[in-house]
Amino acid sequence: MSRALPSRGIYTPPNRRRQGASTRSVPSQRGTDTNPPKRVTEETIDLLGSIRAASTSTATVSSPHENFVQRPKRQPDSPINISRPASRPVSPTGISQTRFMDFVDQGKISKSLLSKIPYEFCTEVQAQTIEPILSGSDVLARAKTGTGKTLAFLLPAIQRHLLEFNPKHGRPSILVLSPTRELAMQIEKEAQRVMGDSIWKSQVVVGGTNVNSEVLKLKGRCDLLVATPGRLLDHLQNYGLKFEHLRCLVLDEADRLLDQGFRRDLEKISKILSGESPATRQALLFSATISPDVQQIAQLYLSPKHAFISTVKESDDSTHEHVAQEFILLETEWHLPMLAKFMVDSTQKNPNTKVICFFTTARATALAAAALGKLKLPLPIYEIHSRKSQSQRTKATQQFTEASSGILMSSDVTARGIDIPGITTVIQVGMPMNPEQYIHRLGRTARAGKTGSGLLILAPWEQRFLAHKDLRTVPIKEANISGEAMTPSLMPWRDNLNKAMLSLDDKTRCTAYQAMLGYYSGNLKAMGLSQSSLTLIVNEYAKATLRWKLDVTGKEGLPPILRRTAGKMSLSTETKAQLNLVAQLPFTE
Ligand SMILES: Nc1ncnc2c1ncn2[C@@H]1O[C@H](COP(=O)(O)OP(=O)(O)OP(=O)(O)O)[C@@H](O)[C@H]1O
Repeated sequence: MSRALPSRGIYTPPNRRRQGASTRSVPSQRGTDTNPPKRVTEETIDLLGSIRAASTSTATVSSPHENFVQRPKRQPDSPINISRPASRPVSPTGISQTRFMDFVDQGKISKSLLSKIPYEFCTEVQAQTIEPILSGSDVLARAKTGTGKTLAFLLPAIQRHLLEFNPKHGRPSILVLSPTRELAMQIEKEAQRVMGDSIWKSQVVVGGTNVNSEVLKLKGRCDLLVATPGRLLDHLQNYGLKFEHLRCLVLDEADRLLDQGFRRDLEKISKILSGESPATRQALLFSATISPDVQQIAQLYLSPKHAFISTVKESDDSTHEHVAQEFILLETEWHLPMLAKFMVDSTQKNPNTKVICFFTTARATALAAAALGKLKLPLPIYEIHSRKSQSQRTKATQQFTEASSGILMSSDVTARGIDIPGITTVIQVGMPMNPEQYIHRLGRTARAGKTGSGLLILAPWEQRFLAHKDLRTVPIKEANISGEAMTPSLMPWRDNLNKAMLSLDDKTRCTAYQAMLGYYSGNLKAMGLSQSSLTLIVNEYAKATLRWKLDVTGKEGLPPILRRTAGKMSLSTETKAQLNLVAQLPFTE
């Protein structure tokens, strides 16, 4: 705990704080059992209290907007840019003055569809996108998280391509792509609700489920299909799915779908679709974050005359003003103890505490759920990540959605689009992959005008993330309590967690260690770390957090890593020498 951490209690403008935060840090000496942190203060007792206090005080400090950096202006040849109409003021919750009924009165939306909408007023993004979509324009839309983008594309697409065009064939007229299975299922559920008991039918195809039963279902009526890219490609290439009648393609979370992870699948899908469906197909791309790079790639999917609709002002950031966002710098070994304490303290204050806690990897999520699950904590723990079967994932989502309180330990599978009611806080443990991911994860709270808070827990060696240029406009401020001041109150929790760690199986701890090395070695530049300093950090994590064979010293005391796995991480020979490389693991992965 030797690092000097920024001072508490004094408000520092975000830009200055971040300059401080950007200072490259050297991994500090971890506190050990024999070397506990020295100071105990009263403030250590209650982090959530400090978060709340900070959230109320935000209104009294100078506007964070004064630190906003101007975004580049639109290029003269870019598409039609629809800005917020000055005559229609918008409430701070993002609800516009446009009524859904206004569209019915103008004969643009049918009464039968209106009866399925449980709201009187459109959100801002709905007010601005419904009309261009109804008129057939391609649309690229950016609006903050939780502002009703799903209905903004579903409602006009269903009106135009199903109710008005009235196709008789029963094959997909609308295709919606989503980057995650959970989001795909959620969108399809919403589509089903909007279509009600009409003749129009929706279906969903996602990975991790039985493909043959999907094939069978697709033989029935399907006017609107929601899919994840990999499974859709499987249906197109191997199971004869055809899109001869496709009239509308929607990319939800478009920037994620167009980034490296999905780009190849998307290109293949697009190639197959362009050979099959009419050239006049409408394209709708929606997301809360659309960087200039993505906007560039998006042109491939959009007509040159598409409408670019952004309800986020150029000087604004992509998060909500009413979400208090804080970060705390805390050595890794204290992260889980802090979560345990957080769960106890916050439940005492609010029995309906409902938290999503994001981790860097699926293995880190599994480890946290297993270790915290060993403690007697007042909040039920749910767990979701890619190492769970799809039926376990669906069950966890459903149970957490229905629960009035609880904590969902999650990897990024629920980072985007997932709409779970009543989330009071989003906690992010460890550096998110990029600022966009931070924004989308945070967006799981404070949806549809509700309030919420966000807490980012970083190790000191991850603090460079806070200096990322794309976070410049995001008003995340340091928690009122420093990590150093907090650690004494976490000691009892760490003792309990140490015991819990020792009772976990080798596989859970070992794979968390491997995953940590894999995740951070792919992000060295972002942290300003060398491979060998990262290896020291990860090895320290094995000892201080995972309690890996503490009685054994040296290389043999480290969790084993498959030589093959280390090979994929492009580690130097020097780095590999710091690891315990093996040809075979003592358990099956
Ligand atoms: N007009 C409206 N008035 C009030 N609430 C609405 C309205 N339209 C949608 N909602 C509700 O707002 C919540 C968020 O909607 P939705 O999931 O579509 O947001 P989103 O913008 O797609 O979020 P994300 O960026 O996280 O994907 C949902 O619970 C939805 O039912």
